[in-house]
This record gives sequence, C-alpha cells and structure tokens, in this order.
Amino acid sequence: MTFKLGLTGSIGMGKSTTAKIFADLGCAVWDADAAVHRLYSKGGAAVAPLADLFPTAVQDGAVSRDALKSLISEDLSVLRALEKIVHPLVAQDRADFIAQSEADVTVLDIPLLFETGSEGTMNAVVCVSAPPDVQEARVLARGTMTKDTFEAIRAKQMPNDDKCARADYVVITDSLDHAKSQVEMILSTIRKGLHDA
Ligand SMILES: CC(C)(COP(=O)(O)OP(=O)(O)OC[C@H]1O[C@@H](n2cnc3c(N)ncnc32)[C@H](O)[C@@H]1O)[C@@H](O)C(=O)NCCC(=O)NCCS
Ligand SMILES: Nc1ncnc2c1ncn2[C@@H]1O[C@H](COP(=O)(O)OP(=O)(O)OP(=O)(O)O)[C@@H](O)[C@H]1O
Repeated sequence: MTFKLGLTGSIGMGKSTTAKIFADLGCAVWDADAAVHRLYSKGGAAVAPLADLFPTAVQDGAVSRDALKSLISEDLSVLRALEKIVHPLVAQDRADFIAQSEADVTVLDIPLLFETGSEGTMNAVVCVSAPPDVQEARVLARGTMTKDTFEAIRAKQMPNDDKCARADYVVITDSLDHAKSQVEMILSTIRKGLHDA
C-alpha cells in the first residue's frame, strides 16, 4: 500500500514546482488539474455528461474551457453544477492512480483538497505557502489572467492561513533550494515512519 500524501495550496503558491521536487525524489505524482484536462479532452469521461447539461460547452468532441468560463460568468450556479459532475470523475481517476502506484509515497496534487473534503482520504497533507504579494506577482506574471480574475479565484479558495493550519506539513516556496530542503525533510520523516512500521 502506497503512502498517500496530499499536496495543496492556493493558486500560484508553488504546487506544481513542489510536486516536481517530490517526483525527483522517487515519489509517484498525480495532478488533479491534469486529470481535469484529460477528462475534458476528446474521448474523456466528462464530455458526454457535460454535453447533456451544457450543449454549447462541447465543441469538436471536447469540452471548451473558454465556453465553460463564459457560461460561469453569466451564471455562477453553472460552476456548482459543473463541479457535481467533474469532482466524482476526478476522484475515480485518482483512486485508479493510487491503486496502480508502485512508489512508497504517492503525492496527490489537489488545489481544492480541503474545499472538496478530500483530506480524510490522505495519510498526510502538505500545504505550499508564500506571502500574498509574492503569490499575486507570480500569478500575474504568467499573463494568463487579470488582477480581478485572480482576486475572484483567491476569494473562492479557502484562505492560505487556514489551509496551512490544517496541513501536517508546510513548505515555504520562497526559493527552490529552501523548498527542496523542506521536501527532503518531510520525505525522510515519512519514509522513516514507513520503515519503522
Ligand atoms: C472553471 C474552469 C473551466 C476554468 O478553466 P481555466 O483553464 O481557465 O482555469 P484552471 O482550471 O487552470 O484554474 C485556474 C485556477 O483556479 C482554480 N480553480 C479551478 N476550479 C476551481 C473551483 N471550482 N473553485 C476554486 N478554484 C478553482 C484552479 O485550481 C487554478 O488554481 C475549470 O477550472 C473547471 O472546469 N473547473 C471545474 C472543475 C474543478 O473544480 N477543477 C478543480 C480541480 S478538481
Ligand atoms: N520554491 C520556489 N521558489 C521560487 N519560485 C517558485 C517556487 N515554487 C514556485 N515558484 C514559482 O511560482 C510560480 C507558480 O508556481 P507553480 O506553477 O508551481 O504554482 P501552482 O501552485 O502549481 O499554481 P496553480 O495553482 O496556478 O496551478 C512559478 O512561476 C514558479 O516558478
């Protein structure tokens, strides 16, 4: 049985970067956002149920994120209906990944881990964190969203301090070297526990 380590944190806090460090140290990594992309692509399991509910959101056999975003901007209840369909499919994809994982530690990168109540299914949880101004600067530097959109996403997510308080481990992502040393420490604690068990 693989050790299930949840990895979470708010938008732009460094989840993907930290997940890569875990992968380099021999962990298997599953990425919730990547799973959603697979589910929305041609032949993905979310295409048919979303086509039934939001016909305009499916184009050329795949779910269009732009179309979904414009539906959500007109009516926020669309997001709730979308989550009701997508979250169980994501949970199944995750369960399948865990079942076939041969690594001692499997990292589950889940932006909405606490918001979706998934922490109970993890053996431990890591939260990545950086100061709010650093978070904002990182997200806006990507050039993929406006400040208003960023604020709206941040407002929808559980506050960073609450996430960190609920996590078993916190990784401060102020530099790559610092993040790496914290990940090494976390993994050695977990692996020691597995070895001693
Ligand atoms: C709304 C959609 C179409 C926006 O797509 P887009 O490519 O523009 O953004 P992306 O998915 O990269 O998300 C941007 C940021 O918002 C966060 N975010 C996404 N969905 C949500 C949500 N339901 N609640 C809070 N934050 C969210 C992401 O974690 C990320 O940090 C898309 O996020 C979606 O289909 N969401 C519903 C499925 C879901 O809840 N996914 C989250 C992982 S399970
Ligand atoms: N430890 C770190 N030191 C310095 N910069 C970092 C660190 N971790 C992440 N960053 C930078 O912060 C930005 C966001 O990182 P990343 O994409 O890993 O965040 P994320 O939490 O996965 O984002 P999202 O929630 O949007 O998917 C990137 O530009 C990345 O280079």
